[in-house]
Amino acid sequence: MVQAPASFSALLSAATAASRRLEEEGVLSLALPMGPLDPLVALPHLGGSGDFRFLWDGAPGLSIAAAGQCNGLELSGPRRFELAQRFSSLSLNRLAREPGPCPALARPRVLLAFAFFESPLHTGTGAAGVQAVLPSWQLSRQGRHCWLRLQRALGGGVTARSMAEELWDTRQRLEALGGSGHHGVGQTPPVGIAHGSHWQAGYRSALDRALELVEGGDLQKLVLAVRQQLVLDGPLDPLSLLSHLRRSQPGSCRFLWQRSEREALVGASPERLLTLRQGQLRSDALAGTAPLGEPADDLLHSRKDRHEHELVVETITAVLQKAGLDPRRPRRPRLARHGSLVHLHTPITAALRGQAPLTLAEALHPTPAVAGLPRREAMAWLRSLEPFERGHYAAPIGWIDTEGDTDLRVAIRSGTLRGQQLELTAGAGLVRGSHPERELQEVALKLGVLQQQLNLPLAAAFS
Ligand SMILES: C=C(O[C@@H]1C=C(C(=O)O)C=C[C@H]1O)C(=O)O
Repeated sequence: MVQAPASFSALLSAATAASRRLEEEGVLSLALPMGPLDPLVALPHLGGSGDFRFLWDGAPGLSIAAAGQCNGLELSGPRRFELAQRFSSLSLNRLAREPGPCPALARPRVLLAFAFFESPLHTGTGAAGVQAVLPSWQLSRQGRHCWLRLQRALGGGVTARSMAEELWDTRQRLEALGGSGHHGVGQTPPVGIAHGSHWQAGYRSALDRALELVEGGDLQKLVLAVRQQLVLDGPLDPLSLLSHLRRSQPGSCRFLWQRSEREALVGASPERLLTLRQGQLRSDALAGTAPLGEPADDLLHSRKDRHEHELVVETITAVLQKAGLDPRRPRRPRLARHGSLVHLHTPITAALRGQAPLTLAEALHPTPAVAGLPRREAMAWLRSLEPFERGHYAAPIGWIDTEGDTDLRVAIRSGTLRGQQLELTAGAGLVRGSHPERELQEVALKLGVLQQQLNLPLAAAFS
């Protein structure tokens, strides 16, 4: 049982003791347990408006709300994984924390959002190669357990006492919220689509070229994506989108990454790039798609889908072996349902041998489920055939904690909201034998599912 400060004076003496160990410019990190509160409900009450906001909603598993930036890193280039690892390790190791053990749930975390490519095509546009944030506030919950954590650099009026007071008062305010039955994330009236871009013609010509490449043997696989721009007829609150996603995508991990009020990345990822927990790694091979309702056996027995899937399993396995691990996998894929789509799924597991989390993430990203094979050639073709920046689409998003436990999901089934503009991206894997009509249908289906899961009316002309 973890001993948590039961009174304000106990919290204050723990804070003062921890702050004495700090060198100049050090960050103090204080945590308190609290009554169970849904992080989605707590999020708007954690930071000031315009602040960084993050939500990780794996409920009924772990969920996290975070707000404010205590420390951050944003950069592009070939060393992004290595530098993000260094930033995470330094930020987390240097924290002065309350004495005593800390349950895994309450550990401080660095939050991470990568872009698909290491750098945007044109400097100054698009998402940076990586954004990493040590948040000021972190509320984490699993089942009935819930912890609130505050992190600030001491100095300039911030003292151990002021932080202890801020944490104590905020916990009280949040607990009152939980007990009031007022849940803040309202059921806002659904908005409509005022205008949607037509992506079909552009996709068709890129698709024909991509099929030539896989048929001609230049590539084994290419995951070509399309982007649809929607203009909505009213404002859309990312938090109400998230509460809808929780109901429509229960088996996924819902996420929000919001650097400013102007832009929010929202989605529900069905795919783990890498989860590290207590020395065990898990990665998901997820490829091969059918709409819910088709006979399940069709997908399991489709040679094209099984081949497409096996390429992903083999690549992930080979990457992990090269990293010195001994990966295990079930012999056959199973079916995984995500909303109204069904995928072939193979979980791959391994015991860790001291590898740094982001070194493994770098080796795995992007898998052939979202890029292609061979990787380098496929990435170059994506740059030339897709007429848009992928940004965060299909890139790793998640967190790393003080013990190296890590969860990174692949940011597919996602959209970027800028005011009343919503940008949706979806892709489908092409291999030898793929039919253009079927692939067109598959991306249309995925875009339609995205609209549906975001609670937008399905407009036939746009889907
Ligand atoms: C690329 C996407 O999904 C990926 C591609 C799949 C496929 O080609 O069958 C299935 C699941 C995902 O790994 C997407 O949803 O945009």
